[in-house]
Amino acid sequence: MPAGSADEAEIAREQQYFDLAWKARERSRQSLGSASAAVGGKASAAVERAAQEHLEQFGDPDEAVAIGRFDHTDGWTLYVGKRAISDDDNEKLVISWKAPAAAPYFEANHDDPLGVVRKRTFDVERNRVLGFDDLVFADLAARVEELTALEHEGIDDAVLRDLDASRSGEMRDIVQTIHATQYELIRSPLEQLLIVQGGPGTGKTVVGLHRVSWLLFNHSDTLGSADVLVIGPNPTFTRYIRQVLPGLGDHQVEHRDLRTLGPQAGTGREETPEAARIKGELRMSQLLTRALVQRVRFPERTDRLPVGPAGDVLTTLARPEVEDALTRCVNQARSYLAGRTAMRNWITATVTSRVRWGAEVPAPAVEAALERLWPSLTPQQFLRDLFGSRERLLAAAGDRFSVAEVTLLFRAASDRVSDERWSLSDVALLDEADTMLNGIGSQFGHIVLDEAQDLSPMQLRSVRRRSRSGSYTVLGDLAQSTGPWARDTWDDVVASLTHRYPSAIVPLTLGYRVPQQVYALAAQLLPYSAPAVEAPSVVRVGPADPDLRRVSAGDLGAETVRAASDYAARGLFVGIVCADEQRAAVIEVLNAEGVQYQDTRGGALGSSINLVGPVTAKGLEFEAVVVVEPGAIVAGSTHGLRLLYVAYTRTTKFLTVVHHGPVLPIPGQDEQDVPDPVQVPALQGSRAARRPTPAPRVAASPARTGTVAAQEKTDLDDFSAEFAVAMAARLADHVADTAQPRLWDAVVSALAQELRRRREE
Ligand SMILES: Nc1ncnc2c1ncn2[C@@H]1O[C@H](COP(=O)(O)OP(=O)(O)OP(=O)(O)O)[C@@H](O)[C@H]1O
Repeated sequence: MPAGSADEAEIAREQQYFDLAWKARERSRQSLGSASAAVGGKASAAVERAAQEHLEQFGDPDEAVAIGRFDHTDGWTLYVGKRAISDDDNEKLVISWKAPAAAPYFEANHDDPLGVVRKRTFDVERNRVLGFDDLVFADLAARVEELTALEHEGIDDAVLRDLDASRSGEMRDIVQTIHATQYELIRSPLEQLLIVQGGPGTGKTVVGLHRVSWLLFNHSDTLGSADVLVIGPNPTFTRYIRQVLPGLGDHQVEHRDLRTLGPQAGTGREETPEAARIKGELRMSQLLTRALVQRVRFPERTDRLPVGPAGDVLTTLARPEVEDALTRCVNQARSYLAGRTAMRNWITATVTSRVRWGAEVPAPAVEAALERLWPSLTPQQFLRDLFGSRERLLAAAGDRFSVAEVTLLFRAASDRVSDERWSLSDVALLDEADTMLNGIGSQFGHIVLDEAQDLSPMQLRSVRRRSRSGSYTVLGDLAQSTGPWARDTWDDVVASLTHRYPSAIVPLTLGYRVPQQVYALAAQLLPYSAPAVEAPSVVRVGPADPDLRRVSAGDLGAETVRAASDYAARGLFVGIVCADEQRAAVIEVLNAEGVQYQDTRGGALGSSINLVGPVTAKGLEFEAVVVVEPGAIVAGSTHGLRLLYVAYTRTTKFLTVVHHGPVLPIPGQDEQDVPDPVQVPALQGSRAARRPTPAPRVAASPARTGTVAAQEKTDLDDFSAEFAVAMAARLADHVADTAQPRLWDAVVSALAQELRRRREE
């Protein structure tokens, strides 16, 4: 029953229930508030925080108590809301959408109503019931042959109403209209690497966030909200999504973006795609390991290391005994820092045992000696020293990198470490270095990784080490995969992230965001940019066809600002998507005409007009989008057509393309500037060819077993092995310098014997 034409008496009855539940909720809120006030200053900070969190669970006092209800064949009815509400006798008036009992609300369909007679979705303003939409499953079953494709898919008016609602710079929850296929992903098991592959606007992000909330509710015994990490591509995206989980009652979940997935460092360094590509390769991990091992060494051109006053024989250490200790410390160390500590202890103990009984070995002297053997390093110092020295790079690269590759890695070091600027791909290397230096940091019970299609192996490794056991929700779209690590399959992501649990790749196939007319334009790129990817089926028709405005090259900026200002004047939330090449021209006109706008390079979205680059546009959405000169977007990247596909799919309503060159700059079709219409799968209005809801395809990949400990061990083994090779080279130099070749074999076997004896001791 469409909202508005619903029986007034029925609306009034529902309102009574809403009022009843609202009063119960507010009574609970008040009594909890007074209880914490009574404890007052006596409560510890932790108790107060817990009470505050509990209070926050009630949500906003204006929030509607329920999103919907369902009536069961057995005669009972359950109201479903964002949070549970009980009356004074502890009887549930509303159940949480996350409770298992709420599952039929989301899962019932005409094929399998699951005992549900009717599903009712409320149209509310605050806690006032304006109307409702009813799905009566017996009716649907009776006219199954006449159902529209939308009805078949379970897309009702409530969904369409929600999609038409205005947008802002913050993503909203979709609790009321979660689709059955989305719900299946939201509630699928915690213990897996779940990859959700879906076209633009199919709800990947929103599903990933609701899944976090659902998992926290249903696995509260093993998973706390501080135990979950959500990783997005950049700060603008993180700001866009960060209110969703608190709105669902989960306040402690950590949000990070790729720039902050490592030790704190000033980012913003630009680099070539070639350098970014090399820095993303896994062999960089070995290069860093070797480079770090090479920092641990006995000083050159001396065989004695003083640890006290110069000339004091008792406090001077000999090269062989020190190198022996270095080897031992490296072999046993879990990290560079731990090895350094062990070495410090050895120096102190060795010197103490030699000086007069009871004498103290001065700590500064030990520290100075240690620094010569095993320098203290921060990740930033280590990488700056490495990238700033061709010799260090070549020594660490060995024969695994060509000279040309090493040249790509080299850059002049800044005078001070704090002045060094880091690129996005450097962050993963800093993180790697941090782990080698200080050991593995915080780990999480569940990680959501969004826009995962672009990550390099080193970035994936950085994500993986934050996972305690291999429980992830990975979200992405191969058709939007761009940048130096653009990929066409999820295979390497599965291989990089899997540890304890199995993996599954599940598609989302309904496109919610992009209207049919706009998607018809964008979809023409797919056969050229990502032929293996299936286009989503769009769920609605938009208010207008794309507005294609051809102008002279000199007018691109002015026409863009005109189009954006017109949209903004209509109260729409606007995004201007343009390549760097056009940015200056657009900014010049925006400033000249005094148009207020937000440059998203600052890391946030404004409330009206936003200027955004095509890469940063990933994951974002606007009510109206102005795409500037498609050819420049395509030319600016090796996967430029995919980037243009991203740009064309950011709108929920209107799209204007301001262009001088072609609208679809497809190779071989340069002259075409006004594209022919294309058929895209659309559900709106089409009559039903009986089509069951597609069962998610689950591609199980072979589960790799292993534990975090096993992984750490591998890393440390690498470190130790590299150290052993370096130490052997040093010992060999020493032997070659001091013994005749005919004695070498004897020295080696004597050395092995000596080491065995010491180990037994
Ligand atoms: N079941 C639903 N009901 C209502 N709105 C929905 C539903 N699913 C998704 N949406 C809306 O569709 C839009 C796109 O969702 P989302 O950003 O999660 O898609 P995405 O697949 O991550 O897109 P992209 O590939 O561009 O990152 C959002 O406005 C979201 O609220």
